[in-house]
Amino acid sequence: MTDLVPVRRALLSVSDKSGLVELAQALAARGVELLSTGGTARAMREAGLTVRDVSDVTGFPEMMDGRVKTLHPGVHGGLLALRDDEDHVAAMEAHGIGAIDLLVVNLYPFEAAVAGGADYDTAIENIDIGGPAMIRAAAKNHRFVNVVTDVEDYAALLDELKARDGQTSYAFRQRLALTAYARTGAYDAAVSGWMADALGETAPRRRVVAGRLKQTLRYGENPHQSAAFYVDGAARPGIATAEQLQGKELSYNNINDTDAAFELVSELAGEAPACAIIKHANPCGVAVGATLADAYSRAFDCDRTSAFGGIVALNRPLDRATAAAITEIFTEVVIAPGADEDARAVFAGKKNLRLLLTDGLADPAAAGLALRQVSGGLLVQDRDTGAVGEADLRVVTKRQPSEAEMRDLRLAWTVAKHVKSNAIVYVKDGATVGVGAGQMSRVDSTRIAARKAQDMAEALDLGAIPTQGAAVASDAFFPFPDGVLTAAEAGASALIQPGGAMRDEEVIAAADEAGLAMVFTGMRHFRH
Ligand SMILES: NC(=O)c1ncn([C@@H]2O[C@H](COP(=O)(O)O)[C@@H](O)[C@H]2O)c1NC=O
Repeated sequence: MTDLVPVRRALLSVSDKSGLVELAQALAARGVELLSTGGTARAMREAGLTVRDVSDVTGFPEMMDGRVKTLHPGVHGGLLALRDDEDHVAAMEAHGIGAIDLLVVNLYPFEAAVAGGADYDTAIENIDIGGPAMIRAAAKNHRFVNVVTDVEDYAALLDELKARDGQTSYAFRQRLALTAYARTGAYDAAVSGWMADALGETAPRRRVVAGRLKQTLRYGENPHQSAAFYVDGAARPGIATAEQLQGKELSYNNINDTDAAFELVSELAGEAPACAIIKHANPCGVAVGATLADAYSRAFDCDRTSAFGGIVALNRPLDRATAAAITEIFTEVVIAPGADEDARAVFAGKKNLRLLLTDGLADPAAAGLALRQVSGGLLVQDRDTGAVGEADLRVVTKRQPSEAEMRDLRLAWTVAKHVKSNAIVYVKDGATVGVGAGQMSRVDSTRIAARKAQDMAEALDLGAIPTQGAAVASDAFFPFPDGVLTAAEAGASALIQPGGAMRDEEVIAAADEAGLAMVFTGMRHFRH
């Protein structure tokens, strides 16, 4: 097995020119001959380096707006030839092909062009052809050839060359090849995903998804599972793009729960200051308030027991009063679109508390895909961007909800969208007072939510029953009147649900009988 291989000749062809000159200078200092394409060669020459043009090697000028530059046996032969195969060596000699030991390529910025709203033709011109062809050739021949596709690997390459006196090890080249194939794979995933969107194809024959490693994780959902976090490069504010200001490294469960918390609070962008507290991906308290601290305190009062060790998401920058209130109990993560100096100072005393800052809130209406793995497959659907407007709401009972009830119904509905099914949410005066999540029966969720509200009222010595006069949301229709009756027994005065059950008439009659106001949304929000 060929292990150490000297690097004598390199081909550099990069769109992202950061770090290029420093790399090329270091290679030149080692006596490596530099070959390059148009703009890359220009940048190196401007820095005083001696560079040979690829067109000199191919005998053809770069042509067709750069569509054809390196697609030539003079280049691909130099990348693909097996140096220990007599026939390959003879072919190189016969055709005057020089071996290329190092390929440094990064691709036309297709992903960035598309993210920036490029039109169809511009996107097409941003599809790199020669770059991926060379990357795949060099990666295939990693027994002899080094292929660098990320600027962040330049330093490791130079370290390797330094440590091995101008040579690289087989293991090193293997790792580079792995990265290279993942890069071309991700690139084509971006291109095919874009084409599927452009053609309105929701179910293309093959669906490719790609991600870039953001961090390795200590473990997965449980300590015996290994795990890592990959991001798709989208600019959406949230867990993938947030800046962690302080605190311990995020865990797998932190990432999952923080995502749920931030996506929920982002739905309350247009509201007063709002807070969502999440445990195990379900909200255990959501509230709006006069101030952020008020919102936090009212969310906390929904279920103080579950909020311990929870994730807190805010729809406004964290301020001192809210920071002080949060630090009174153990909290895993706080995520917010900013934090003022006073708040940062309060958190500085809690070294382990993770503080994540985002660039604004996420747009709940932004289209995208939601993926879920099942055994042997991938379920793909649109993100749940569904939202109901005034015109969609239909009061089906004799009694109309009051304005205050309608406000609470809308908040309860929004929260229910983010609760695992079967979801039942009681809201009173802009704060959840009971959440029933993840039950197999809807009536159980209704009972559990009311029971939890009752328990909290007793623990806090509130006197009044918090579900009295509450608005209740159900993520899907009540199939029977029992859920409605349970909510009515708990004192609820208004209900919101999709409607559409076979027994809607019975359910509406039960609501009328109990004097409830009930609104149908015509939209369901299952979440599993
Ligand atoms: N067509 C080709 O033969 C070709 N060969 C290399 N490229 C790309 O051209 C870019 C570098 O171009 P320049 O050196 O002119 O800035 C790199 O992103 C590289 O991947 C090509 N461009 C597109 O396919």
